[in-house]
Amino acid sequence: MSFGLDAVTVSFGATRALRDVSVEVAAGTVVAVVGGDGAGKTTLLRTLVREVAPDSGTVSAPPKADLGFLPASSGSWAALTVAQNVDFAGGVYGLAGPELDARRAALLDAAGLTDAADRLASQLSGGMRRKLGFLMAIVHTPELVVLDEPSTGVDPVSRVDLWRLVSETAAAGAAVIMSTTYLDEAERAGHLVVLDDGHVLVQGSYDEVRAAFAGVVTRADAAVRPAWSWRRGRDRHEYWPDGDAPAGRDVVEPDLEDIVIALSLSRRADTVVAG
Ligand SMILES: Nc1ncnc2c1ncn2[C@@H]1O[C@H](COP(=O)(O)OP(=O)(O)OP(=O)(O)O)[C@@H](O)[C@H]1O
Repeated sequence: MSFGLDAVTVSFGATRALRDVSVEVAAGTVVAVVGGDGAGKTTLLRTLVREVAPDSGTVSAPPKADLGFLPASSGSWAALTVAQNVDFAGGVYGLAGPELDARRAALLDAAGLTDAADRLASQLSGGMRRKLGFLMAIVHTPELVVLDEPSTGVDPVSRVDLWRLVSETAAAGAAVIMSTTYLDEAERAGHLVVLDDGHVLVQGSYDEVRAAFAGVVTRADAAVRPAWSWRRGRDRHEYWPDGDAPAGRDVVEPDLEDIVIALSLSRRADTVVAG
């Protein structure tokens, strides 16, 4: 079973948020959507869960009962306890009695939230709250799980927990798509979608994305062409789309962060040239 978008374009007034975007989310896999602010990540996910209607193109998603969505906002109710939040979400999907008890216990255990079951959601750390929101999105074992930045603002230890929960959900058979601003996290997904200004710049496995990357990235204290450079730690990295870096420059093996920035710079330069 697979879900996704085919040639989808979405506009908000004069703003084109998605342009001819096609993405497939297969059962048992995790698709990571990455891109800068305003790239269209949230719009892609909201279109998939049918909160946003496309101008054109086709959306393929299961009915609501088989869909789990964690929105960018918290996804839980501050005035309810952890257990009450899970029960409320389960109740919406018709879970009750011993079935709900067993599901709640298993989910809280997997997320390390058993000891926090009776705490109000308002008293949880940001990371715990995102984990709770995630549990509420998957309580009914949906076929398609859609997560909008599940780990943003979450500390590194909780991020590892969240990533494990996401992987386990896919391993159990769900099709999972998530947006993230953490590129090290995205590198681990089976399939990556890199968005910029509503366009898919590149997609595929991390190996495929690396193999498709043309040009050279160099490292130095200062850039030759500042508009084609970005800071990485103490260095500046610089992109040479045609591979014509000056002799003697230190060439680096680009990681996903380098690739995303380089492709975005390249697309913007093309847009300027094309007027
Ligand atoms: N409801 C809306 N009304 C008007 N414009 C919108 C709406 N939602 C998104 N946009 C615009 O569409 C574009 C894509 O936004 P979107 O939120 O999908 O990007 P994003 O990649 O999720 O960014 P961020 O990480 O900053 O949330 C932006 O230009 C944004 O301003």
